[in-house]
Amino acid sequence: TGSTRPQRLLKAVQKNASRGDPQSVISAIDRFCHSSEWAMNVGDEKGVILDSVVCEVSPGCALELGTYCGYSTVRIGRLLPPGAKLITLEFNPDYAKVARQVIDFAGLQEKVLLVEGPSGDLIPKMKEQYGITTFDLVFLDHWKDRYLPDTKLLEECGLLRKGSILLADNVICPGTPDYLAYVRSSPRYESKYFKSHLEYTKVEDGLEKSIFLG
Ligand SMILES: O=C(NC/C=C/[C@H]1O[C@@H](n2cnc3c(NCCO)ncnc32)[C@H](O)[C@@H]1O)c1cc(-c2ccc(F)cc2)cc(O)c1O
Ligand SMILES: [Mg+2]
Repeated sequence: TGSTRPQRLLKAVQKNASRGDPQSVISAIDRFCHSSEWAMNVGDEKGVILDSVVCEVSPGCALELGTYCGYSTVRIGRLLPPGAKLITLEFNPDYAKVARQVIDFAGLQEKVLLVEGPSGDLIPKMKEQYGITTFDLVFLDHWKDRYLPDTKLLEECGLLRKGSILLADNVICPGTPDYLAYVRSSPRYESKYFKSHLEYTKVEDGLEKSIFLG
């Protein structure tokens, strides 16, 4: 049986990146996606916007919904302040297996906790099982029709505080219309669109940054 794209992406990291060097892992994945096979990583162009938000927020505690191969996990993890933690949720065991190896190769295993399972089940357990009070930053990049329900779940579970930042990928392509309408119309959010392009293409896409007002 042949290899999967995530497995081929991991091979490219192991071949072209340097162990313990997150930037080299990011570059190896971007090179793989530009020259060999497109993959649904946030990518280098939107990645720079993600980096700037992570640096601005400097989160003590961050959450990522949808790890996939761990590309954005490494982008976020490499910029966390000392002692800060990133929890990333992934329900596909094959993707989780690849992502763990990518995160470990980057040397970020102390800063990143990958939890396997569906976000709908795991979010309600964050306080009790993972000792979380609130998240300073949430990066949404999982199934697009789950952005809104999971945002409401985060609110209901008291996992957002005044000033918590939600950063959502793909609000144009593939698009997250219900989520976008919600954060842009709700008085509880201050929302801003960062225009960019779909990873590794010239197609328009962008990130929506929304501040929870409490
Ligand atoms: O579909 C896209 N992303 C989905 C990511 C899914 C990952 O997240 C995991 N996941 C999903 N739901 C949950 C969940 N909870 C919800 C279910 O219980 N809990 C935990 N993990 C979850 C999956 O297992 C995957 O690892 C996308 C598409 C394009 C695209 C654009 C243009 C094209 F032409 C083609 C594709 C571009 C992008 O940047 C994209 O992010
Ligand atoms: Mg995405």
